[in-house]
Amino acid sequence: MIIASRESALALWQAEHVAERLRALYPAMRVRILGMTTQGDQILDSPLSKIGGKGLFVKELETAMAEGRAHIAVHSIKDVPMNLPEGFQLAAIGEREDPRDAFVSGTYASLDALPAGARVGTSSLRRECQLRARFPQLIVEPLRGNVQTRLRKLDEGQYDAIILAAAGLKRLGLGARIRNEISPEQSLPAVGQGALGIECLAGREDLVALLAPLNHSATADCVRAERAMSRTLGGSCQVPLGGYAQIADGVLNLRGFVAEIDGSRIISGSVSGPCQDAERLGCQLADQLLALGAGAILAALSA
Ligand SMILES: NCc1[nH]cc(CCC(=O)O)c1CC(=O)O
Repeated sequence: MIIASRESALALWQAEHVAERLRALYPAMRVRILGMTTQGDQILDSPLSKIGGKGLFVKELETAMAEGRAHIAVHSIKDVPMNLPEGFQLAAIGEREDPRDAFVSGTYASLDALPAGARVGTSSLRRECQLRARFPQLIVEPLRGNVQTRLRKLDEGQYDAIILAAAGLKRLGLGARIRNEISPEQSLPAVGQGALGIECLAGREDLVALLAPLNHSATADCVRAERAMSRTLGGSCQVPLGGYAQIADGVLNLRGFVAEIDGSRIISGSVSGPCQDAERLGCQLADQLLALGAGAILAALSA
């Protein structure tokens, strides 16, 4: 089994995690990781929202599968476009790590402790608009690169604080850098944040069966709902949008929002229903947000 992966420390951790699970499940299977650099890793001087977004992190991995150089690809599902290219499918969704955003700073204990004019690093439009809405006195500045690069830029003093996904830091053993996790009420996570996606060629039902033990059905239902919402809204990195589902007692609750980048307007809503209706719930919430005026925001962004 050859697993295609980006070469960032987090991507390799995630691929190795899947490799270890497969080795434990199938002792006779030889598993190896094929590390590759993607365009998303190379173009580091522009925000993702300007260079075409998520597809840039997965294309090379898909080419490796199409050419028979790898069987599966392990991704942060957050980085996987809502519509996979023809010929590919998601074979499994792994159990979600902490879905929250994390506040990281050497000097300050929390967002609330930041003085007016403090510089907060993030290149996520979703994080930016939620920050601007709550803390208009802060300065949001672009921050790109892999997790280690972002921490280094903070440590060098380019920012007073940065916001990162808690999941990435925890997986890399850097959880101690987190000053606090930001609640979903204050920063609704990105669609799929904290969950792994395993991709393979369409039609490889043999691989889907092999990977079935790695599929975490509650996470998969949540991620399906979140992605259906984003897909219906035409979601991409260009859109400040968040979506987060949770399941309690068999009932799936999905919250979502679309916003103006400056945080001046946030259109949010939620839906609940049975887990097996995950996709329908996602579409329903998207329709609800569109009815509240999300369409005008989305149209202005794509103009
Ligand atoms: N956009 C990059 C990216 N893709 C996945 C993660 C973190 C892990 C995850 O959300 O699963 C990150 C870093 C971040 O947002 O801080």
